[in-house]
Amino acid sequence: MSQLPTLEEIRRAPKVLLHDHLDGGLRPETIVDLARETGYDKLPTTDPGALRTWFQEASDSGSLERYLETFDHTVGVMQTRESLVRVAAECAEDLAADGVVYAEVRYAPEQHTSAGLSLEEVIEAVLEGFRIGSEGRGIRVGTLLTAMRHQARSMEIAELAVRYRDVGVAGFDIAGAEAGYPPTRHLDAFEYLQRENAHFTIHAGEAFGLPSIWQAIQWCGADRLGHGVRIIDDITVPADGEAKLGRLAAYVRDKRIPLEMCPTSNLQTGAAPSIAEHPIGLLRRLNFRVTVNTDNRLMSGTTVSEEFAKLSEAFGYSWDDMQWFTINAMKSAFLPFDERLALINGVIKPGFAQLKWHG
Ligand SMILES: O=c1[nH]cnc2c1ncn2[C@@H]1O[C@H](CO)[C@@H](O)[C@H]1O
Ligand SMILES: [Zn+2]
Repeated sequence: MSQLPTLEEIRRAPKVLLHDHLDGGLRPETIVDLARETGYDKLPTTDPGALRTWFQEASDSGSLERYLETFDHTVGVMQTRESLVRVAAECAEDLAADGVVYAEVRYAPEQHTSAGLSLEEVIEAVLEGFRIGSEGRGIRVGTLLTAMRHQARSMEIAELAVRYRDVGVAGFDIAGAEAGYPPTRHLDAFEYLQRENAHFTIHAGEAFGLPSIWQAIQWCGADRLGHGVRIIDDITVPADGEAKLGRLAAYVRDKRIPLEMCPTSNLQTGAAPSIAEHPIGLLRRLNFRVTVNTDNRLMSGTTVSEEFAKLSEAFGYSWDDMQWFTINAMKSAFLPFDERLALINGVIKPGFAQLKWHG
């Protein structure tokens, strides 16, 4: 098939999503409902269509800090057990409808306790929502517990990630403003997770450069990098010659460290100038372990399928490229090896073969 896959076709392909925030993917209608039910009165508008536009425009500031301010409203309506169950169930439904077969969805439990829920109650509500929303939809959803990097609760959250690891929590993450909050601030939590043989990813190399990536990998021992786009600062491409990798970039590629790339989100926070100039093009050519993700579907007005469609348009990606990204993601999941293999051979490869040969 020489033609590029269309958005409709991409929707039917089996996809894997490793970087998606629960509080960045709510349906605008649900935000309005939950605000009414829980008495949250700070929404900029209660018209769902206008609210959808507001989130996208407010997130388009070119600054991560400003981008993160929009989460006040989603987190604001996610403070009760019922709202967390509903948001998680709808998240699973929406991802399944987009053709996602395996997802790891993250959120910060510490941000959902202001109406009195305990951290455990938050975690259990989200797990229940994912169980309800996934049932019978051909999708499997694990959660990642995030600690906020400007706060000081990472050890507590890491302990919960270990405690709930056999019942749906796949790993741990840190997120929030990057500049001024290096990953080593949370070194005790990462060392604890390593001693417990637990998995974690770190948002690094998005709003801050190589030192953040270096710390995440060499001090903290991250299994994966959230974004990691700034790794291109350690690669030089002469006009006529071969790309040259610095030591850190070479390490990331040699060790097959997965990069959870989120192209549209990077445009909004200023981490990349355009899709066509996004580092994903070069990193894919150089065979880094690149994966394609949404970050925040509401703020970016996107889906995994739409991210792939934009990349296909900008870089001419074919079904083979898409399958490569998808298998990269499945290989990088925080799921036991045999289960990853079963999904690759039993679901992903047959799904792409069907689309490639029969459309
Ligand atoms: O791209 C990002 N970079 C850093 N932090 C983020 C990003 N997207 C969302 N969050 C932060 O993660 C929290 C838990 O889900 C969100 O509330 C938001 O503050
Ligand atoms: Zn993120």
